[in-house]
Amino acid sequence: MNQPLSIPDLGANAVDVDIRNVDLSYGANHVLKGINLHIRPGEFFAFLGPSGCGKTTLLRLIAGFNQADGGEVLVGGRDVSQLPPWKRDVGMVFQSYALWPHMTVKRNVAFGLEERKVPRAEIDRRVAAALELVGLAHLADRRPSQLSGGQQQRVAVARTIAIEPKVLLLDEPLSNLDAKMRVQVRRELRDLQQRLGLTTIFVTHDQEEANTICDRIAVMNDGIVQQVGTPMELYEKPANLFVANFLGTANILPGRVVREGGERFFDIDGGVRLPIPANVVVPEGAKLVFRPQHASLGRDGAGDVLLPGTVVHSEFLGSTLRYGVRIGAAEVSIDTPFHSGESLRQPGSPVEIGLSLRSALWLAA
Ligand SMILES: Nc1ncnc2c1ncn2[C@@H]1O[C@H](COP(=O)(O)OP(=O)(O)OP(=O)(O)O)[C@@H](O)[C@H]1O
Repeated sequence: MNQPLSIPDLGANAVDVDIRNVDLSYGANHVLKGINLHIRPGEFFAFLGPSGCGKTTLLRLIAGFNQADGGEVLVGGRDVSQLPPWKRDVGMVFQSYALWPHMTVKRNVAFGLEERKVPRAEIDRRVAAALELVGLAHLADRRPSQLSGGQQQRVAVARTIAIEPKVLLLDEPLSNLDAKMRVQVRRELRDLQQRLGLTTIFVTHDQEEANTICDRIAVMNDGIVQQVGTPMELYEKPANLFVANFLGTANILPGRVVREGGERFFDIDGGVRLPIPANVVVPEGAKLVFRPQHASLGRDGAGDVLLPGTVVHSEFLGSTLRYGVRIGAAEVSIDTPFHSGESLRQPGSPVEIGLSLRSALWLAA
């Protein structure tokens, strides 16, 4: 009776997940196109991308609910590609939570263990430990309908943890919660994952969710991994226009490189010319990309080139002023700090944009 309430060794024996050349089609729909990913032991990893890009399909494939047409999935170095879900050492929390409405919280958490014919005393110990971990021990005798959405989500997590998986898979676990709960529950999930040290894969289409709780993110689009990195790496060094656009606000100036008198210029569509510094490499077909904070209005900022533009709209956001400015044929967003007494520049006003070319990126599709 006096055993400590803990799930033993989940993090101590954390394993990696290796996805090798995974391909999957539904009929003519090529959903996963040669996915290669390595998720490190104990990592909180996100699959992030727009609706329909294949994230859930990939997660279900790791869980064993989908079969790949080609490639392998290794969990802790063991090829599990041909194994059924219950032999893979992974646990999945479904978007819908899939709780049994007629069972108490305790019985919901115990259910998977009973199915696995775990001895009664061991079930009791693990259920108590899992509920303790998610902070629901005091609600063990309630039914799901008597819980808030966030509490139901925690029951779903407890039920999965109780089976002591080596990898935890979370399919959009916050999508059924309102905005305020989402922020609270995502912190709880991060905290729980840190305490357990359990390798965790999280599917989301919400960049803020991925950025705030995950160690690394694979950005996916159209069945292809576009880039893998920490949230900051992806924001600061996006590999292409898709990643730049998907993570944070990106200003994109289309144009073309021209050479004159031994110098290179970038002619922004709409007739604005910009010198390209000698040491800057501009890939074929690239566009000039910069974040709102990497440009300033007027000559005072850190910009090393000045571009002529026209204010299209302006907003007071408290600590910052946000301007929409037309440059050539493109419209960009510029944030400047608000100084007391300053007034907003009105639409139609001509402005000069100081752009830091050192912080700007040249990105192709
Ligand atoms: N069982 C299925 N049978 C046929 N097509 C499917 C099936 N499951 C998914 N698809 C298709 O595969 C593609 C990828 O779906 P998937 O659910 O993996 O996307 P997702 O990135 O998780 O999107 P969402 O965020 O909307 O869930 C979509 O075109 C979808 O219509």
